Amino acid sequence: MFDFGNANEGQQLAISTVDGPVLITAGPGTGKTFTLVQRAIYLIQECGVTPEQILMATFTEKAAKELITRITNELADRGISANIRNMSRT
Ligand SMILES: Nc1ncnc2c1ncn2[C@@H]1O[C@H](COP(=O)(O)OP(=O)(O)OP(=O)(O)O)[C@@H](O)[C@H]1O
Repeated sequence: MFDFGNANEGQQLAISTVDGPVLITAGPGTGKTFTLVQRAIYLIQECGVTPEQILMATFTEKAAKELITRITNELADRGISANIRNMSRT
């Protein structure tokens, strides 16, 4: 059973809906990044998707680094080792 942590009902739905696209709209600081990170973890842990099969795009280097940190930490907490890389525009 996947550990959704603090995720609320809507977040849990966004995290675990893997059959087709999901659009998340929410205000600042409401947990969009949290939900996105958990969604990646869910795909890896529950759906057999490898980290190499997941591409995440964001607008700034800072946001990309934040995502990498959060995903790496979350995977480590769950005992999963993976190489998460940044593919930035140079
Ligand atoms: N359901 C929840 N219960 C408690 N805390 C939560 C929940 N969802 C997210 N959080 C926490 O709220 C904080 C803000 O979440 P997050 O950074 O994901 O928001 P965001 O919408 O991506 O923010 P921003 O608009 O600034 O990019 C984080 O500390 C996150 O762990």
